Amino acid sequence: MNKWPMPDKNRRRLFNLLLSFFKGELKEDFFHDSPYRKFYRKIYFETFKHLGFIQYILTSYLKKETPIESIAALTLGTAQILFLSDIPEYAAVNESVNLVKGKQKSLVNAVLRRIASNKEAILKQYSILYDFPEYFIDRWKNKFNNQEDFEKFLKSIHEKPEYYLLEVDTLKPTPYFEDFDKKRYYPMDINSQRIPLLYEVKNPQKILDCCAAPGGKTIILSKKYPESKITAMDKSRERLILLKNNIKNFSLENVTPILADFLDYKFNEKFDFILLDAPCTSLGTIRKHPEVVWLKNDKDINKMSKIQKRFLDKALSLLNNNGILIYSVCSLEKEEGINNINYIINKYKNVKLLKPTIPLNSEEKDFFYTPFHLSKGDGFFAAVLTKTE
Ligand SMILES: C[S@@+](CC[C@H](N)C(=O)[O-])C[C@H]1O[C@@H](n2cnc3c(N)ncnc32)[C@H](O)[C@@H]1O
Repeated sequence: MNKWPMPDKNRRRLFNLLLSFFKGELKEDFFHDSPYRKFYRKIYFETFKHLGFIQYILTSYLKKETPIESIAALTLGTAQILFLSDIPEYAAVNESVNLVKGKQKSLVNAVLRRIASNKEAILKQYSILYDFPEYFIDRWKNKFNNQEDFEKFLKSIHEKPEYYLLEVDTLKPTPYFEDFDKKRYYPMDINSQRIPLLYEVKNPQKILDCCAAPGGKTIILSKKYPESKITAMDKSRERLILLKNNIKNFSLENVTPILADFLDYKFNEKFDFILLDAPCTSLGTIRKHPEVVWLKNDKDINKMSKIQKRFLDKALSLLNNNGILIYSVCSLEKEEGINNINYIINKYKNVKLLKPTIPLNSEEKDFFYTPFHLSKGDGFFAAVLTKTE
């Protein structure tokens, strides 16, 4: 681990991240690229994991009109004092004070000193239930028979995420290691790797990967079905560049990338196998991206669910009879998963749910489902559909 104090640039970056979060402008975790990654990711993780509890504590120390810069600095400081015991308290206080200007310095200093001296009493109030937004607690609490199991589920979200690589030639998952050979391995979540392989498709001639970029699943489709012609579409220009890099890097000769909006694009062919790895809320990735749970809400889930239905309708219209459609989302919310499948099955009498052909280690028998307490990887839902005449 890098030594404290953290270089000023990175401390400021964390502060800016929190600031954009409180302003409602944060879009994604941009902490992948720093040489100080290990250290500041640790602070970033503890801050977002415990954001609910930290806000609850801070509310009792603050007046209503506290400037947003102070809230951001106090949030970072409190996370370090309460949850990162290897950072000296004086450093957590001083460095947080340095993040703000003028009168705000004395406010941040006073509040953090009080929090540091009350640390023990504060931590006695801690409960995992504070760490998640209300909408998330409401969605999940009734899925468990008792409070203990529910809390176990929440704690499993806070477990250290495990990172994996895909060994491209063998299609085997390998635990992540530093300085891996980029021509041989591709970083990819362990559950994500299983999705294109959920169903053994017999000699598909034409495959469509509707939302393909950056291309993890395209790599798997290409290696698993080398004789097939694969169309890999994505509407994001930046992400399609990443897909093209992967096509080149792993010599995926049977893949044609297309920059287009899947919902608008006029296809003049049908497909034997379609992978619809649909855009989603990404709420299944909160172990690796703890900010996501704070950036989404019920409205976003319902909005995504509606869009996903449109993707499913269109994908089915492009599927040959007896073709296979795999639908997947990195979300465990029922609106994005099973409800969408039920919608499709009720709407089309000629569409059937098929059991995945790979062994499932899931709670559900008919589809792929990887809730946090049962899996080390991301939370995915995936189902296999077929269409008859
Ligand atoms: C879950 S990600 C796909 C991940 C990818 N399958 C992989 O394994 O690397 C969803 C993708 O859908 C793309 N997308 C969103 N709306 C789209 C649309 N209307 N048409 C095509 N692609 C879209 C996004 O740009 C994003 O790359």
